[in-house]
Amino acid sequence: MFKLFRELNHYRWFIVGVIALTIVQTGSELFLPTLMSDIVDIGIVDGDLSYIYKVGSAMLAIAILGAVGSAMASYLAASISAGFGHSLRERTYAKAQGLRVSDFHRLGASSLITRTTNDVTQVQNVLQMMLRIMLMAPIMCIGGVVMALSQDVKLSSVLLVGILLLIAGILLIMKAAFPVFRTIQQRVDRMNLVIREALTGVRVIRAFHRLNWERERFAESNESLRDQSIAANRIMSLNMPVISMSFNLSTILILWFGAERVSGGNLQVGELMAFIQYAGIILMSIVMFSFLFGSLPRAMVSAARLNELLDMPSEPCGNRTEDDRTLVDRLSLSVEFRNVSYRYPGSERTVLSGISFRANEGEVTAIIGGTGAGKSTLLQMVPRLLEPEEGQILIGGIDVATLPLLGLREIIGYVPQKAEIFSDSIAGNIRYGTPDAGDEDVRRAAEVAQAARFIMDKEEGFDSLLAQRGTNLSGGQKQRLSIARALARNPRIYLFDDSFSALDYKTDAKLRAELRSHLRNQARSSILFIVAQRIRSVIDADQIIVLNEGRIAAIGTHRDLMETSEDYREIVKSQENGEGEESA
Ligand SMILES: Nc1ncnc2c1ncn2[C@@H]1O[C@H](COP(=O)(O)OP(=O)(O)OP(=O)(O)O)[C@@H](O)[C@H]1O
Repeated sequence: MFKLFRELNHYRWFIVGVIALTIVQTGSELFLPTLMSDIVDIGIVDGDLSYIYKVGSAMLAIAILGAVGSAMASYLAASISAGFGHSLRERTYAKAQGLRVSDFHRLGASSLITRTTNDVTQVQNVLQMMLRIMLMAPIMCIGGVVMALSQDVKLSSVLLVGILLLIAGILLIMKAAFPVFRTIQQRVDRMNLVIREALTGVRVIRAFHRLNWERERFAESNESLRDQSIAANRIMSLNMPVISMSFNLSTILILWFGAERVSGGNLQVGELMAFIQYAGIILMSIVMFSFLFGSLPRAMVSAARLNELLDMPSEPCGNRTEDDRTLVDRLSLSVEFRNVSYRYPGSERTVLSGISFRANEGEVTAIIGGTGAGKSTLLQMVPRLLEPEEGQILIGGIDVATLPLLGLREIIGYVPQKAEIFSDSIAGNIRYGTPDAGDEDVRRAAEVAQAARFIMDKEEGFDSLLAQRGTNLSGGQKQRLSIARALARNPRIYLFDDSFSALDYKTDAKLRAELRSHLRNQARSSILFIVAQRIRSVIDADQIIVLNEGRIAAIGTHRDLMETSEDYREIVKSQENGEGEESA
């Protein structure tokens, strides 16, 4: 957690302010019992009323000063921790966004949300507590001990018993609570996951009558969170008994031995009263520590989770420089896979093995194969969304791992299998990868993607606002916008991951024809990768890669493959029989 607190350097002057105000507050609290002792032993015993008024007024002034110091210190501590929470959330969010795609999948979106929100709040709250207690409690404790010693050294030794008892109890409680708090954070992750799935999949859940099942799933995760919270509270509930036992034991011991010292003439009554107050201050400071320690285990678990995330490697996410783009842009255009293998982190199975092929400028490379054959995985390796475990991917003969990442992505137009739509206007969505694209570029991209018609049918055309995740669009419309987004970039490498699957046959054919003529008219030629299920979508490709369980089963043109590849012929046959084509 202290690693996270390095950020506090920015707030050093505020922290100095909290320290100064806390000293004022605790100083006043430590001074008051001595003044009270003087009122009893001098003012009351001697019947000196003017002394009582004088010291009483001083006590009132000091108490007001302490109260003002306390309020201002609390305000400053709250401001520091809010500012710290704000910048920690910003760092966590930026890291979550910049994670390598494989790490993103491994941690999961739900856990990343919990870390960015709940975990940051835990650390922020404990910081606020620490700023107040970490300083106030030791000053009160040490000041209390010094003042108690100044009243009566011998009597002070009896206090030690209570203090040791309290410290031992708190340490034992912390040790037991730590693993339970770790489990609580995991349960919060799980509950976020369940809620997320239940809310985003609402249509399927209702259509399949799974509402009750989802409710049960939520109830289960909610109950398990409740059970862990109860377990944690059970442990933490020992805190107060340990504190009050130590407090009461100390008071009894002080009165027991103090009474003897008063009757022996070694201590005055006022001094004994002040001593009891100092004992209260010392134990109170330890109570404050225990509150802090009560919150520490959970915050430490959160801090560990945040550090785990913040220490992960991230992709560069700043602005790409002109040099990056020029460097990659200048490369001669070819994409080559050399003996590439890949396995998802944490998975036993190799998804791609020994993939080697070359795609040249102006060519269309189609990838076809059964579900789970590794087509999407292969495609995601070109923009380095996934990095090969073995082998190399070369663009213009240069290993992509050595190219500037942002420059590399700048020349790629990637259309993922599942179209991503952002809550923005239609034009905003098409311009997403090219913010400076002009209206004409946006319109042209929409036309080639066969999206212009449905866009113009909308009342506000390109300015129509789209709902979150594009829920007010059909699957095919989302795909077409996603294709238009890639086209608007005028990239040199197109990656279409099953991007025509939701289009009817006529639109699919028209889109591919428009795409071909658009690419022919471009100033510079490009390379196209098309992952598809339909033979018709790939039939005129320059080379078709048939992928079977992560390996290349065959490679060639449609005509070659019809002669040489049994796997390919089988796919063609299944679609001729209507299995693939009709369902598509
Ligand atoms: N994030 C992931 N973690 C672990 N395994 C994964 C992950 N994503 C995909 N896989 C596995 O990798 C294999 C290849 O998946 P991929 O998505 O590349 O297949 P595909 O050929 O594109 O399939 P489809 O045609 O159904 O989209 C599958 O067995 C899949 O279960």
